[in-house]
Amino acid sequence: MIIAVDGPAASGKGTLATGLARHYGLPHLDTGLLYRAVGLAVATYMDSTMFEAAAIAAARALDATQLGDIEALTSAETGVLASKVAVIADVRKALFDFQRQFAQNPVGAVLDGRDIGTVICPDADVKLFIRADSKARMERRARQLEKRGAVVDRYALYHQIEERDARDMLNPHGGFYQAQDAHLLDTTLLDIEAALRAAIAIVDRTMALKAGG
Ligand SMILES: Nc1ncnc2c1ncn2[C@@H]1O[C@H](COP(=O)(O)OP(=O)(O)O)[C@@H](O)[C@H]1O
Ligand SMILES: Nc1ccn([C@@H]2O[C@H](COP(=O)(O)OP(=O)(O)O)[C@@H](O)[C@H]2O)c(=O)n1
Repeated sequence: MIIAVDGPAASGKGTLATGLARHYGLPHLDTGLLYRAVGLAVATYMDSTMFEAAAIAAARALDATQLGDIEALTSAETGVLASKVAVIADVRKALFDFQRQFAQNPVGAVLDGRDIGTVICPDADVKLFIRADSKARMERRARQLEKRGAVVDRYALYHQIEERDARDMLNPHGGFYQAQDAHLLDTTLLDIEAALRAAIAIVDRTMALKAGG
């Protein structure tokens, strides 16, 4: 079974994908980490004319060992860099095979990101599109960063998330939209447990319908 989980920044898709993977005993790939690793690798080229070429080279050379430094990868600054490399078509192309290969695991997989249900796994068995109110998402991300000791300017974080969402939604190579057969799950008023219960109910119902049950 392949489960695709897409949604905007800090909507809770990673948390849900992790919970679904545990519940169904499936491997999980947070595809945002791939873009973040490429962004981090070219951070020093940020204002250079070589940014695009460096990002394409970094995406082509990416390997799993670069996905270990979770603290650096998941910082807000790396998120911005990730969304800047994510608009480069050849970066997306270079990361496509890694994600497809992961999805082809014989036991199935859970992948979360922006374009899983639309581009990476258009034939996924179950597609979830997660949404949550912008302020709720900002507050969740702020608390997540504060737990790690970061000092967070909520006003700046709110605008950074809005800007990143806009860049992702307008990305002509991005595929970031709700697939026609995706189930919308709004987690604004749900805590983590309730959101996971709702996601499991959607997966079970969809699989039962597919099996003719
Ligand atoms: N339904 C929820 N209610 C409250 N907090 C949540 C919920 N879902 C996720 N979180 C928290 O919000 C933060 C961002 O969640 P995460 O899964 O990393 O989002 P995403 O992968 O969409 O960026 C994490 O600290 C997570 O524990
Ligand atoms: N499948 C994906 C995953 C991430 N991305 C890009 O990578 C950035 C970081 O993704 P992420 O999922 O780690 O970000 P959060 O939603 O966790 O904040 C996004 O803002 C997108 O620009 C993408 O384009 N396609």
